[in-house]
Amino acid sequence: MPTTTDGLEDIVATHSRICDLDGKLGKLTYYGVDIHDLAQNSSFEETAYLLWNGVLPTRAQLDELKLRLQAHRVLPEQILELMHLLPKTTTPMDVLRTSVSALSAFDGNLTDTSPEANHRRAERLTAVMPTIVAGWEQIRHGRAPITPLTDHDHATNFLYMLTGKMPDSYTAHVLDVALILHADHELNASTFAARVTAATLADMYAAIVSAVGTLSGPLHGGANEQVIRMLLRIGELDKAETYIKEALARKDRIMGFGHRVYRTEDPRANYLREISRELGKRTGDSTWFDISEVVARVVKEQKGLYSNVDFYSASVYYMIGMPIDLDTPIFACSRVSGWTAHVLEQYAHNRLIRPRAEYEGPKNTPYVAVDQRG
Ligand SMILES: CC(=O)SCCNC(=O)CCNC(=O)[C@H](O)C(C)(C)COP(=O)(O)OP(=O)(O)OC[C@H]1O[C@@H](n2cnc3c(N)ncnc32)[C@H](O)[C@@H]1OP(=O)(O)O
Ligand SMILES: O=C([O-])CC(=O)C(=O)O
Repeated sequence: MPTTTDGLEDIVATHSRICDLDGKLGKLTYYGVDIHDLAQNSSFEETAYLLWNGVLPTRAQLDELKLRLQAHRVLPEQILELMHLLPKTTTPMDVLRTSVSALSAFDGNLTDTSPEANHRRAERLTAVMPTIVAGWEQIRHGRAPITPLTDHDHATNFLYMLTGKMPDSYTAHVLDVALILHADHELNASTFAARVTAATLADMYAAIVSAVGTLSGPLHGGANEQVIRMLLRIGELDKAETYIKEALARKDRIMGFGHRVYRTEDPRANYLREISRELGKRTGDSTWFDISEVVARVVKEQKGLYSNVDFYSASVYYMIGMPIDLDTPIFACSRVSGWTAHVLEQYAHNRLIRPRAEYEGPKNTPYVAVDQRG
């Protein structure tokens, strides 16, 4: 039987200045700036600057960062060739993990482990990950990857590379806000994985490969894809209540609900719920929002659980036309800003992360020669 220690629940494993999370109050800040202020006023680029530098940028610093991110969107040709060699059925998260790993070969100078070089890597990885995700979307459908724009913001360019069309300003705003809301979340599993890898003084690519792999699981970032699959299975509003009650009676986990830290509503879910509601109105089809609302009510009534960031983001991404299996890669394209911020912090104050396990196995087991084993 797992115990709370198995999941390191409430164990303080490091010190960090980046993200403050109050699970009782449902309050989330990045370097003290409230997530609501960021969602309402900031951009993904500005939020990433905050995570990497600890302060909001001046106008000039923000403009310079945007130019650097735009310049680093292009993928090495060899990575695109590598992606062409993968079976078309490879999941986008596996393609992302593999491509990030391969990017280390094109770093130019991996021996430079200065803070400045790692800061540049953080920017480059954040700039290029959408190009990988969008490139795979084209390649797996037999189309040529779309060359990134060099003069638009991160969210607009991401949508353009995914669809080949310039998005309308509201859709670009929706993705931008979603990217802000997902950017960091203290010592979540993928960030912890990145920090454990970085703490061995492995390079930043290795740390981000660990993080992408960790995010992919359905108990973490992979839940958003499972949420929309569930909403589609439910299909009609009047089936939602029964579907959830039956699932709970079978002791199924309802994806997009529950959280290790929040004991109240996740402030990001609240924000995404309003975007989902608005998208329902704008598209003239509120089915996915309406079903989500019933699911949320029933899970709260039956289990006392609140929705997390993965719940309403699922219907939001669906309504802006995202292919379902890109939900978690989109999350990764945001969270890479937080992962890299934590890796920079880990390198700056490093100590190997190596906890202990309480041994529960047999003792004094005799070694029996192979031919004498029964
Ligand atoms: C970006 C993110 O990573 S946000 C989280 C995304 N993940 C999901 O949405 C997956 C669904 N949620 C879950 O599985 C969990 O709530 C987690 C993994 C997020 C957190 O779980 P933990 O803090 O480890 O709680 P734990 O797994 O111990 O569950 C405690 C109890 O609540 C129940 N529970 C927790 N979440 C759910 C859920 N979503 N649906 C149904 N029951 C749940 C468990 O079955 C367990 O019940 P029991 O005590 O009767 O066995
Ligand atoms: O913090 C966690 O455990 C999960 C996570 O990444 C998030 O909620 O954004």
